[in-house]
Amino acid sequence: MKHFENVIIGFGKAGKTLAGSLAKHGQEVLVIEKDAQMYGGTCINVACLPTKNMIINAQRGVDYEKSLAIKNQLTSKLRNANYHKIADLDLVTVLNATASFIDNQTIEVTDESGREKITADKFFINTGSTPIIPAIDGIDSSRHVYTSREMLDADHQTQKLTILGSGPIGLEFASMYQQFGSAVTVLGHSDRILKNIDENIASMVEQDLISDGIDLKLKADLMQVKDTNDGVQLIYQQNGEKKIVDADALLVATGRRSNTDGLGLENTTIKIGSHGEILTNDTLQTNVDHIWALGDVNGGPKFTYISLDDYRIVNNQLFGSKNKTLANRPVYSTTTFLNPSISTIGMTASQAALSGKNIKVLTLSAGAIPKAKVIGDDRGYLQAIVDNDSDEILGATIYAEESYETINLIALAMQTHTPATILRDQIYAHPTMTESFNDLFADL
Ligand SMILES: Cc1cc2nc3c(=O)[nH]c(=O)nc-3n(C[C@H](O)[C@H](O)[C@H](O)COP(=O)(O)OP(=O)(O)OC[C@H]3O[C@@H](n4cnc5c(N)ncnc54)[C@H](O)[C@@H]3O)c2cc1C
Ligand SMILES: NC(=O)c1ccc[n+]([C@@H]2O[C@H](COP(=O)([O-])OP(=O)(O)OC[C@H]3O[C@@H](n4cnc5c(N)ncnc54)[C@H](O)[C@@H]3O)[C@@H](O)[C@H]2O)c1
Repeated sequence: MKHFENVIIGFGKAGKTLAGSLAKHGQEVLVIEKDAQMYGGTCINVACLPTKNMIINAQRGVDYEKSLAIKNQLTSKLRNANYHKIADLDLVTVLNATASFIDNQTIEVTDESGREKITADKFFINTGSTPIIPAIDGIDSSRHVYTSREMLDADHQTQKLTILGSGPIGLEFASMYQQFGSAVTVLGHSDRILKNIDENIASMVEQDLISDGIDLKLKADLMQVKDTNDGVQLIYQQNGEKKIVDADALLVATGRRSNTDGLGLENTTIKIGSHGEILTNDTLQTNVDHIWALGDVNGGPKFTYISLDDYRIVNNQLFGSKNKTLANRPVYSTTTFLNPSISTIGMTASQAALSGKNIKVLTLSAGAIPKAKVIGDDRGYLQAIVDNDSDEILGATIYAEESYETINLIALAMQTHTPATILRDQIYAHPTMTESFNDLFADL
């Protein structure tokens, strides 16, 4: 039986970064990845980078087929570079096989050539997440139902697309397909989109999606999926009424769950939470001392930068000062890449109002920002919540062009307890979206 100092299961963001660090510290590592098309993980192959590349090309007016080719070229290059960055290290072995625990100390790896048992001093689980497919009549047997991964690989543009779910995946695909010129319907079962922002801003985004031509149907419950000769018929209920929408395809974007499928956790004593996530302590160690869980699989926020921060926590425990934990994770923002993008961090105005703090809510229309006019899209709204006693920023939502960049400056100010008055008085390059902070914070 082969033995390694370290085994990493899954070539995701946390896993690949940790593999590099372990090797740098003179330790041997086996990285096991079950899918050779996934070297480098979900983000670079089938999620963040390919979706944003397709979204940008759709916005630039590049047609679907050309955008698909550009995307495939990009992911192929990234996958190759990611593979070699790790596999070429002297102390690292990359194995293309599926790993499954047979007890707390041993895994079995399976590939076309057979099965092999492997033991290790330490195991790091980085197996990501997988789409949740709701139990809806006909959804499993339909030939026209897709997940985001399959949709991103579709050879031809779906002309009439219905999307189930109005979270980030659903809305980003809706915006992308609408810009490619498809007819897009979104069925969402809640009464509003984007629960992590204030209702007034969510409703502005809804209005903009609708005015772009997206048919946004909220409070809609999909009851049945029926294949037709050339597509799919979707029977749903809205306001107590039974309705039908026809489409060429249905994209299911109703959330993701920790991916522990086939991992053999039932053969171990590793504890699992109520949503199937691997439970860990504040330093991402499971209840089995020599096994850690990093990234989406541990049930934390499902973002690439959080997987990277999970790596930082484990790395700091292994080789650093041991003071980095989930409890002292820096504040972080989230962006949904719509047109314009919407980014948010910290408290919403309604959360701040309930916090008992002495707050001020500052707002600015994106139409007042010269750079928005230069870009040619001045839709949107900026809102910041500031603590009146300290002038510190408690939260912000930026619905405007380039918000995915400007929000990072707010994050830095929040993390370093920099008062908003500094952002108000800063001299910014012109014309930039960031200079809007001169005006947003002017009333302090
Ligand atoms: C469509 C989409 C768009 C997204 N956009 C963004 C975005 O813009 N920004 C952002 O920050 N986040 C985004 N995310 C979320 C982000 O992609 C994930 O949070 C992140 O990729 C998770 O990384 P990870 O390190 O947990 O593991 P992953 O990168 O998911 O890696 C897990 C790997 O483990 C492998 N594996 C699984 N089981 C086994 C096994 N038993 N044996 C061997 N290998 C195994 C898998 O094949 C996979 O390669 C998006 C997600 C999706 C689906
Ligand atoms: N830009 C980004 O950073 C980005 C982009 C895409 C995905 N992601 C990550 O991937 C995760 C998964 O994304 P997601 O959009 O699939 O999940 P999500 O959980 O964020 O949203 C799913 C949406 O589907 C709705 N829903 C659930 N069941 C439904 C049903 N039966 N019918 C209709 N609607 C239903 C939910 O109410 C929710 O609004 C995100 O939470 C995020 O962490 C990030």
